[in-house]
Amino acid sequence: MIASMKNKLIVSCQAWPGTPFYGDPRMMRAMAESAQMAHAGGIRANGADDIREIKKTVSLPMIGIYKGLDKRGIRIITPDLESAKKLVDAGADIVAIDATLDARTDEQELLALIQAIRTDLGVPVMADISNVDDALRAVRCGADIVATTMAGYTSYTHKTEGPDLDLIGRLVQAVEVPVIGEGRFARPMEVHEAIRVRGAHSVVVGTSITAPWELTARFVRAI
Ligand SMILES: CC(=O)N[C@H](C=O)[C@@H](O)[C@H](O)[C@H](O)COP(=O)(O)O
Repeated sequence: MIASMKNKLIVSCQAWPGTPFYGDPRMMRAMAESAQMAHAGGIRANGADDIREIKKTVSLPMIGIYKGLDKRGIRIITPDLESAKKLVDAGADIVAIDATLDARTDEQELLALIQAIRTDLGVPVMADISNVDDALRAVRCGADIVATTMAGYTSYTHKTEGPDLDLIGRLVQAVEVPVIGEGRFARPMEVHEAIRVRGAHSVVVGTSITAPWELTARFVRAI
């Protein structure tokens, strides 16, 4: 499953509250079908309803996330085993979790969650990290993939204007597991650089493919 995504584009199909696509899983199914038509190599989707709907017509590997609250009431990607199980039951082939120090300060808790997803649910874990230290900790805990999803979104990282390509290069040197680039990819050349120059296994693009209101706003801002 992970090997099949090598050198491929993964499209993040997520509907956000307050946008026209929210509330009807068929919307994200259409996005995922569009990605499949264009020969993307995988889908990342949020929540059991969207995953179940997308799986009806899209055969690409599915990375599932659940944007929910943890027990402190903080918004976090896939807070616990229960939310991970819902994703796998709906058809997720891989579960992504927030593996940053901000979200999971206790390494033992991170270890327990990763191990439970891998052994109890039987799927690989993609660790969404923000820097090399997060990645090393996630790999120690058994993560199968690390992704730069959270770079620039933790209290201890700086948000680069585009994707954090330097971080991708450093991760490739630092860990043995596949490194996926994710976050703020806006141009095809950035995806090319991440994979062909920096050594990323694959790249996830969300906003710049599946958020037409943001794409429209970029043109409007240019006038
Ligand atoms: C930080 C966080 O919560 N990222 C989320 C993770 O699933 C999504 O909001 C992003 O859209 C996704 O990572 C893809 O990135 P971009 O939309 O920049 O291409």
